[in-house]
Amino acid sequence: MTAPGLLEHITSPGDLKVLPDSALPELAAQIRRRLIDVVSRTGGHLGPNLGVVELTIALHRTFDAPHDAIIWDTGHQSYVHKMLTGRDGRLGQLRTAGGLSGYPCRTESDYDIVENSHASTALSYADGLSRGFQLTGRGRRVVAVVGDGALTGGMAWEALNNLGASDRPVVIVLNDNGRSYDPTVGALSRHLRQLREGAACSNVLVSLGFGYIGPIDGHDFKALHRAFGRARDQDGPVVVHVVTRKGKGYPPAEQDEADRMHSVSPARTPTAVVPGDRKPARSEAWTKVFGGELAAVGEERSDIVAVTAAMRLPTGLGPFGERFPHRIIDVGIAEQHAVTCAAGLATSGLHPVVAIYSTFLGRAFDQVLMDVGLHRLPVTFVLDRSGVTGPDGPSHHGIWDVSLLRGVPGIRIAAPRDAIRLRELLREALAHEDGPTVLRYPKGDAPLPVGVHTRVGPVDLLTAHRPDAQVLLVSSGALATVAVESADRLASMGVSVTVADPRWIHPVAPELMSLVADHRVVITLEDNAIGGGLGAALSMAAHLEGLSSRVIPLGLPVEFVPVGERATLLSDYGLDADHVVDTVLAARWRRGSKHAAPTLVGS
Ligand SMILES: Cc1ncc(C[n+]2csc(CCOP(=O)(O)OP(=O)(O)O)c2C)c(N)n1
Ligand SMILES: CC(=O)[C@@H](O)[C@H](O)COP(=O)(O)O
Ligand SMILES: [Mg+2]
Repeated sequence: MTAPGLLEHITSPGDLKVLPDSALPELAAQIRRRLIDVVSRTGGHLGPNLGVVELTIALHRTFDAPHDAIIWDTGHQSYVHKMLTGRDGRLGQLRTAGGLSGYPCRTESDYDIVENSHASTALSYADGLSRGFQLTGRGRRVVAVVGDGALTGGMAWEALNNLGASDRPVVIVLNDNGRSYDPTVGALSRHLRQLREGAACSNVLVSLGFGYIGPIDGHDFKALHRAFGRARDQDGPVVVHVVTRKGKGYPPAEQDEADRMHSVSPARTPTAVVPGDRKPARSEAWTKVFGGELAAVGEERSDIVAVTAAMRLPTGLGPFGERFPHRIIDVGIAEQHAVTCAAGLATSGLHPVVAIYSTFLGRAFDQVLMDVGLHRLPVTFVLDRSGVTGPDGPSHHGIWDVSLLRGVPGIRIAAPRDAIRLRELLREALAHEDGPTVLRYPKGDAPLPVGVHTRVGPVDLLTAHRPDAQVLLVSSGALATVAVESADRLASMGVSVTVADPRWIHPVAPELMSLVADHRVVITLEDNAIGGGLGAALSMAAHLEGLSSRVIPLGLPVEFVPVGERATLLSDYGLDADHVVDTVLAARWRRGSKHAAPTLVGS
């Protein structure tokens, strides 16, 4: 008999603390049912959250949040924490604009501290917070929940080095489910397995100065309460090694060989069908196109090796890895190491491909600059999730890569506009041996192919370059579809526009500058922060060349872009045909223009 809804009566950890132990298994069952029901609709991190139901309940019954600071490393496993801190009613709006963030969010709740969804930061926060509480005399405890995957990140060990030498009462809950997406790699994973199995071995955490409690069954409330109670009462830093199952309680997740349903998407829309086509014109996922082409190149060239930071499948390296198991390297969630390891691979005469989400490469900028760029090494970075991604919110949009990477001497950056160009540009990048190359493309499906009118050097003209055209649209990557649509609309108004896709957006090609010089108004479209992207580059080049062309950069502002759907956010920030057309008309008919404004067709 199912007890009346326990979950709906929990509005804070206080309500949780008064429940009898006997009610906890039913509460856990209700939380699991709700997670499966909601997340299968909204999309999100189902597997990780199913794995921390008992852990989260026991944490909030043992510690006194928000007075005690509970930090969730990466934060993707914080849905249960949100359900138990008064936000269960909003779970249906998970990962939607204006809804509930898929990560901790300070504006949502005082119980949330770290919003950044980049892994391996929690222990550094714990070190800083605990030092601050000690210095300011506030007797607040710090609890950091860190996954075994996040513990493969270098920052975690920088923090452990500091925490282990301290006497501060920091509780580290090591949530060990043996996986990131894939099974967690490396010596640490082997060591944790030894600890889980009670092997006779020294404990590296104890050697670093931590108390160690474990291994604990992370789904056994009695064991959890006993362990967390002991940790709470310890003086110095302590690690509670909790062993959990990712996807626990939902067999399709528990048995999911790929990644235990680490991140599930809401139902996908059917493939796009172009009117009049006999067969549906298939749009292809960018990731899949890349993965297939890399495997094909791998057949042709034995010097190609792939490097991933614990995201083999999400970055599309599955096919390459299956075909060439000895030429794929998973370094764990360790992007800095991934890049400099790739520098080593390149120095050995290979051509490494580092496949990584745009937002995560930011963490390894120094390694790109100094370990790859300074040595002009042939490393190709393939940045998936570049530009606005969507439901993962501010710390996942890949909108800084162009601005950061343009500062690396000798680097070349390409932005394919569709699957055909991705295949083409990947091969061009892999053929470039005199320094680093970058390909960047967004999350989701590549647009239907956008054909070439004329190739001018490396630049594709997507429309004719008519002598009377006063306006040049320069689009980066997938925004070519917006540029072409805008040009079509303007043509129907009698405004002729030239559309160019540079393909290689950095450095700026001389042929592109010639096109700029031929047009009075140049509008750039980029899915990147305009502070340092294509628009900024063209503006500066035009100025330095003394051109009279007026460059108007359209792109993302230097802001943290919120949670939302990619198409909606792009439109919100003016990266759609409506705004481009308005911008052209406004710029073209600016004071001093020798042309009368056109009659708007069909207005
Ligand atoms: C710097 C960084 N790299 C990659 C990711 C992508 N990512 C999100 S969760 C995850 C796996 C985390 O594994 P673990 O810490 O063990 O947590 P679990 O999902 O197993 O609970 C990865 C690689 C990230 N968020 N941050
Ligand atoms: C938490 C994290 O960083 C990843 O799991 C991320 O959410 C995956 O993003 P995609 O869903 O776009 O692959
Ligand atoms: Mg894990």
